Amino acid sequence: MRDDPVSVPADTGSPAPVPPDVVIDFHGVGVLRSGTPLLRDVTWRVSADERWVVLGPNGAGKTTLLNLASGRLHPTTGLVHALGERIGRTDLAELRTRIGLTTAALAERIPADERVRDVVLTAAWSVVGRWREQYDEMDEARARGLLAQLGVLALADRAYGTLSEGERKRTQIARALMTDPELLLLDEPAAGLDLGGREDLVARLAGLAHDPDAPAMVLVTHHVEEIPPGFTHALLLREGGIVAQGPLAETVTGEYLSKTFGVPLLVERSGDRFTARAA
Ligand SMILES: Nc1ncnc2c1ncn2[C@@H]1O[C@H](COP(=O)(O)OP(=O)(O)OP(=O)(O)O)[C@@H](O)[C@H]1O
Repeated sequence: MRDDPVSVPADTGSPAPVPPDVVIDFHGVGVLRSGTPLLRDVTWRVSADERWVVLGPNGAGKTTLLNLASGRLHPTTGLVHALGERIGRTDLAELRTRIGLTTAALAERIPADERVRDVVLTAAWSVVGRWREQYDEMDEARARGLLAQLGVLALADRAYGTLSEGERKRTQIARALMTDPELLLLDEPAAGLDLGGREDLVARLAGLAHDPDAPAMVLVTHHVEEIPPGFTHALLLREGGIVAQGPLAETVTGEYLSKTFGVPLLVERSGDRFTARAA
């Protein structure tokens, strides 16, 4: 089963020149649905060596942002480029193999009886649910390597539906990495995990973030505690607009987080981890 893009006319303005090391480029991007702006005037750039966290309350537009960056949604206004391709003007099937994505919506489409190794392997064909596709030994070896990297190789022959939430999340990330993407987009990867599961996942994402061969990454979350060490930048969204963006140390602050979440918050940094609580 392939994903179908939500088709909305894109802006017809001429494309802005995007430097070659930029993997995501949003210029004045807006998304309008039923007269409501889901995103407003978002201008944002991600370079290949950066790891971004996108923070914001429920409904801020974070998933909409990832859907644009992955080509699953077209902007109502403005320009979106991903990996140098203009969204709305490019072959999405080709682009999708270059972008790894995990979202709750994609995860729901994984059949419960699918073997864990096949959940990862089938990403090579951008499908969920193994049927008659042929995979070579290199694909099999890559899938095993990724399952090992995410700590779930021992579960390779289990049915996906029998995994714990944490094991599923790690399997989904292994699947997103299967095509050796140039960009990895993770929508709330730690949602629903217990403390141990969250810390395990944060440590694995920190490992990826520190790996110079790993793709550029954008991770969406509600919680500063889930920012993995090695992440470099943050984008803070509220009601579809940008509150702040830039290097982590300058953006993940009490002042900006309070504006973003609409409550007074104290943010503390301990080493390379953050915590937040009501002020
Ligand atoms: N097709 C649509 N039509 C109308 N409104 C929509 C549509 N899709 C999303 N929305 C609304 O747009 C807003 C932004 O949604 P989005 O999923 O991007 O937010 P989010 O920041 O990811 O939220 P959450 O943290 O709850 O997942 C929400 O208020 C949502 O209800």
